[in-house]
Amino acid sequence: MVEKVIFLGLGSNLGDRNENIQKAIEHLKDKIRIAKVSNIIETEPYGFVEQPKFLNCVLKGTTLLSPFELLEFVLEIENKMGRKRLFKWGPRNIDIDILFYDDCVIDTEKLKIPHPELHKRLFVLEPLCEIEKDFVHPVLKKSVYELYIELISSRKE
Ligand SMILES: Nc1ncnc2c1ncn2[C@@H]1O[C@H](COP(=O)(O)OP(=O)(O)OP(=O)(O)O)[C@@H](O)[C@H]1O
Ligand SMILES: Nc1nc2c(c(=O)[nH]1)N=C(CO)CN2
Repeated sequence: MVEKVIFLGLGSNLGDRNENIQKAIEHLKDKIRIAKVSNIIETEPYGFVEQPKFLNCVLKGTTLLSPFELLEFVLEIENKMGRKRLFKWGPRNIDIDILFYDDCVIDTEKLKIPHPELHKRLFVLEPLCEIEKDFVHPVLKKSVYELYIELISSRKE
C-alpha cells in the first residue's frame, strides 16, 4: 500500500481554542504522518456570523487510510474531544475537515472531497497557500494560490 497525501483543515471557536487544535493534531498523529502544519490564524466567523472568532490552520500529511476510513478517524477524534454538534456552521470546540485526499474526487452524502466549500473560504485558502500554494484542485483545475487570488479579487468588487 502507498501512502496518500492529504490536507486537513482544523478550526475551533469554543474553549481553549489553541489547546483544542494542538490536541487534535496529537490525535491525528496516530494514523497520519504529518508533513507540514500552517500557522494558526484568528478568523472572523464565516456563514453564521453571530459567534466567537475562530482559530484555523491547515495541515498536510500522508496516510494509509482510505478516504472513508479517514473520515471515520477524524469523526472519532471530534467525538473523543467531546464535540457537540449544535447546528450547521455553528460554534464548535473542534472541527476537522478533509480538504483534499490526493487528487481524489468523491461526491457522496457522507463524504465530499475536495471539501465543497474550500474555494469560498479564506480561512482555508490562506493557510493552504502558506504550506502548498501550487497544489491543484482536482475539480476546479486551479492551484490553491489561483483560488486564493480569485476569492480576494471577488471580495473587492
Ligand atoms: N470533506 C469532508 N470532511 C469532513 N466531513 C465531511 C466531508 N464531506 C462530508 N462530510 C460530512 O459532513 C458531516 C458534518 O460535518 P460538520 O458538522 O462538521 O459540518 P460543518 O462543519 O457545520 O460544515 P462544513 O462541512 O461546511 O464545514 C460529517 O459527519 C461528514 O459525514
Ligand atoms: N472563520 C471560520 N468560520 C467558520 C468555520 C471556521 O473553521 N472558521 N467553520 C465553520 C463550520 O464548518 C463555519 N464558519
